[in-house]
Amino acid sequence: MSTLLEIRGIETGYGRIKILHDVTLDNASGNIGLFGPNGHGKTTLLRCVSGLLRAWHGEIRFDGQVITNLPPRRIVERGLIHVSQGNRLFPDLTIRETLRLGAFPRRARAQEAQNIERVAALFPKLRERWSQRVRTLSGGERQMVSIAVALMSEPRLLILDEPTLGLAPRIKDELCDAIKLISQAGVKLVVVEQDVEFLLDLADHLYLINHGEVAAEVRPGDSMNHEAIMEMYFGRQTSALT
Ligand SMILES: Nc1ncnc2c1ncn2[C@@H]1O[C@H](COP(=O)(O)OP(=O)(O)OP(=O)(O)O)[C@@H](O)[C@H]1O
Repeated sequence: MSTLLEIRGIETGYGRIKILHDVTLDNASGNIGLFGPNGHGKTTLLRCVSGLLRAWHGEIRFDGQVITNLPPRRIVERGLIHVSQGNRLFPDLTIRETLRLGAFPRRARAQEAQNIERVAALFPKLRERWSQRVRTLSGGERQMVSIAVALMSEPRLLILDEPTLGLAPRIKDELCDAIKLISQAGVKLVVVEQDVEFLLDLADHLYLINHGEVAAEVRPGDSMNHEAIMEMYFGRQTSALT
């Protein structure tokens, strides 16, 4: 598995408050899963990767090229797309209008019609509501639109920040299935998620972020199970390996 995203020695924060301390995701091949307690820096790391927050120190590479502190638009154009927590969408646009906004990178514009068909196949629920305004959608449907609009720009790497947060079990399962299909279609993923079962299913490389540091990691090939991950999470042991 190739390493699409490399993160080395990242330090950053807000104002004078340092949140991340020397975060390195070493040889993180395949899909990356991040988990850990609330408020310990997972979103901050994602924002730094996608250029929304300046790195104070360290280096981020995407497909071998340094992208540290590039403007977010330049990072998007390279194929790295960040779906933020809480699906920030324009409430008065319809689903179709929202999807068309996602096709703004030059390479995606020519493929707009095919990509609309592709996301419609992935999220049949959305196709039924093509002309419905975003503000009238359920939370789960909005999350689907958020991911669908990201797919319209043909990402090579998709960052998902707690995609299943607050969703009821049935719609959550639907969303998880769609995310797995996205991965099977060749899009690499970086996912922050509290549902460790889902992460174990999806991610090749898992990192526990605690107090702004990588507190533990699970590499591809390591044997791991839910119980061991939970112990790692709650501090009864430092390794998830069985
Ligand atoms: N814009 C901001 N300005 C100041 N402090 C911030 C800002 N955003 C986040 N923080 C602080 O940074 C710390 C890490 O927050 P972050 O959102 O990265 O954590 P997280 O691990 O993603 O948590 P959660 O799982 O709840 O999303 C928190 O103490 C938070 O209060």
